Amino acid sequence: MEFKPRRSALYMPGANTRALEKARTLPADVLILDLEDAVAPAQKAEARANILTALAEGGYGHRELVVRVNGFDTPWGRDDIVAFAKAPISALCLPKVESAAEVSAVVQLLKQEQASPDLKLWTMAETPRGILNIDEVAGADPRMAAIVLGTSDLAKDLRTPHTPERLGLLTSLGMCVLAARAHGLDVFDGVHLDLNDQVGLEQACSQGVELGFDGKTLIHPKQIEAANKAFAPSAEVVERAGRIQAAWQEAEAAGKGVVLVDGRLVEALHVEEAIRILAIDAALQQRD
Ligand SMILES: CC(C)(COP(=O)(O)OP(=O)(O)OC[C@H]1O[C@@H](n2cnc3c(N)ncnc32)[C@H](O)[C@@H]1OP(=O)(O)O)[C@@H](O)C(=O)NCCC(=O)NCCSC(=O)C[C@H](O)C(=O)O
Ligand SMILES: [Mg+2]
Repeated sequence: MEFKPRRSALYMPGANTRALEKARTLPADVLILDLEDAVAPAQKAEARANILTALAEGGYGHRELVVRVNGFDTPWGRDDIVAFAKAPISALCLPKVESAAEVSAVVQLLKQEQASPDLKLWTMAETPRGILNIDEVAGADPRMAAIVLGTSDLAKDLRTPHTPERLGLLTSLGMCVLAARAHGLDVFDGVHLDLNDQVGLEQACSQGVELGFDGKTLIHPKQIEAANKAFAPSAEVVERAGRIQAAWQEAEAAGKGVVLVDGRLVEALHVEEAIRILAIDAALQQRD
């Protein structure tokens, strides 16, 4: 199994060519090239062309590229999917998904377009119905690779205010993490809207880590560092993971099924997590 660092996922409007250019130098793990809400209807076609040009020019290095298309039920959704079905990207991000049937319709279109099986789907969980159906959406198709929280749309629909504690969102956040883990997907927390609130951003990142998210979606380059720091395994965690793996190998060689590390019981499940942490750390070290 491949573990990719996905600490930070920066949205950038496809209509903003400066942002598409600047992204080549930014330390985000994922770039979400947006055709949906950040692009006005009159600019949709231009934004699509800008993104295709930027992808053809390349230069994004290790950054994972994802295109957020418009909803399938909008005038642009189908054409967006066709335009990017064979593009050099990791995934299409589908907004406001509420059912497995919506995922299947996109999968069918990708099949018609002979898209590579490596082109994955990320779905946005950002409506009450989408949250209630997140289990079926997450398990809809083998192309599914990640769930992305759309906390702006969701907060509006739930009529819950944006507060530091995010109490009104906690049930939805937890349900998405559960569904992601049940189906072996990654899961991204929503955006922090106040660009001048660095302390609040750091708190939201810590809360996201605690809730089990793999990374956070972002709207401005100045938010990347906080997410990269919070969602990376700390040096202490990596060091302990290394000791767990080594102790386990020794125990296995001696025919034992359990072992103690720092006086704490280690079983196969801890080793699994240690291997994931070491793989993420190795990928980050290689990048640096
Ligand atoms: C919010 C912004 C409009 C601010 O843009 P700007 O005024 O240009 O900011 P700065 O002058 O501070 O920018 C400094 C430099 O950084 C570049 N920049 C800014 N933002 C980005 C970006 N997102 N990606 C790449 N580069 C960026 C500027 O070009 C400046 O560069 P330089 O020329 O070298 O000085 C803007 O940040 C923005 O548009 N952000 C993205 C907004 C967006 O995508 N929103 C939609 C996604 S959020 C969402 O919908 C989530 C979900 O659906 C939900 O419901 O929750
Ligand atoms: Mg949204």
